[in-house]
Amino acid sequence: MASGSPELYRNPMSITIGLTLDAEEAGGYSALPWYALRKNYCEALAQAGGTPVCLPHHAEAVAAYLDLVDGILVTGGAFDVDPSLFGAEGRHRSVVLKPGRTTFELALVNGALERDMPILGICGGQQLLAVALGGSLIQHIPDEVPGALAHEQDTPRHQPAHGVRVTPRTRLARIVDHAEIEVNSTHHQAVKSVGPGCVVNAVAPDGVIEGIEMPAKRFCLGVQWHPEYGVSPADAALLRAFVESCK
Ligand SMILES: NCCCC(=O)O
Repeated sequence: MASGSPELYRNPMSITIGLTLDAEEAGGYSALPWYALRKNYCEALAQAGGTPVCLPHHAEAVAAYLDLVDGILVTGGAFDVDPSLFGAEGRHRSVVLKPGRTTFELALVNGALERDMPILGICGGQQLLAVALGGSLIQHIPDEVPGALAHEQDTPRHQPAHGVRVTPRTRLARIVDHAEIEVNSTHHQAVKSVGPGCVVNAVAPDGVIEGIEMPAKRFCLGVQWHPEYGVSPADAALLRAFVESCK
C-alpha cells in the first residue's frame, strides 16, 4: 500500500505516534525559526501501522501531548546533547547545541518513562534517550575512537554502511531475528556508557555502541542507525515492533 493512501489511516484502532522535530533558527525555508523533519520518518511509521503526529517544542504541552499519543519517536537531526547534561567537562568544537529542542525532548522522554509509554530513539534520538537514562556520549567519534569505521557514510542512506552485531537475548535480537544486520550510518557522536537498568543491544565492528534498550520498560529502545530508510528487512521489523508495542 502506498504511503499517503487513506487506507493506511482508516484503522479504528489507530495507533498515534508523536515524533519530535528538528529546529533551525533561520535560513533555507524561512528567515524566521522553523521546524524540520524528513518525510521518510512519517512514511515509514505509516507503513508500520502508526499514525504520525509531529510535536512542536512546547515543554508546557508535554502532558497534553502524552495524553494524545500512544508512543513517541525521538528523531535524529543536526544537533548534539549538551555535554554538561552527562557530566562531561568541556565541549568538543564540533558539538552543535539546540537547547530548546533538548529541553523539550528530555521533558517528553521523562514524561513517557513515567507513564511507561513506548519510546523509540533514532540516531540523535537514541543519544538523547541514553542521556535521559543516565548514560553518556562520545562527543566526536573520529577523535575518541581509534581505528573507527566511517560512521558518516558518503553513499546514499538507503544503502548499508556497515554491519552491527546484535546482542543475544535482547528485545532487539527477538525483533530482528538475526545475529548481525546491515545498517546505514550518519552520525559523529555515539553512546559511550549506559545508565542503570539500560543494556547495549547492538555494537559495530569498531566497538561503537549502536543500540540500547531498557528491559524493564514496555518498549524503550534506541538505535544509532536510521531504520526509516529501510536498508534491510530488520528496519521494517523494528518499526512494526515499536508500533505494535504502542497498542
Ligand atoms: N548528535 C546528533 C546526532 C547525529 C550525530 O551524531 O551526528
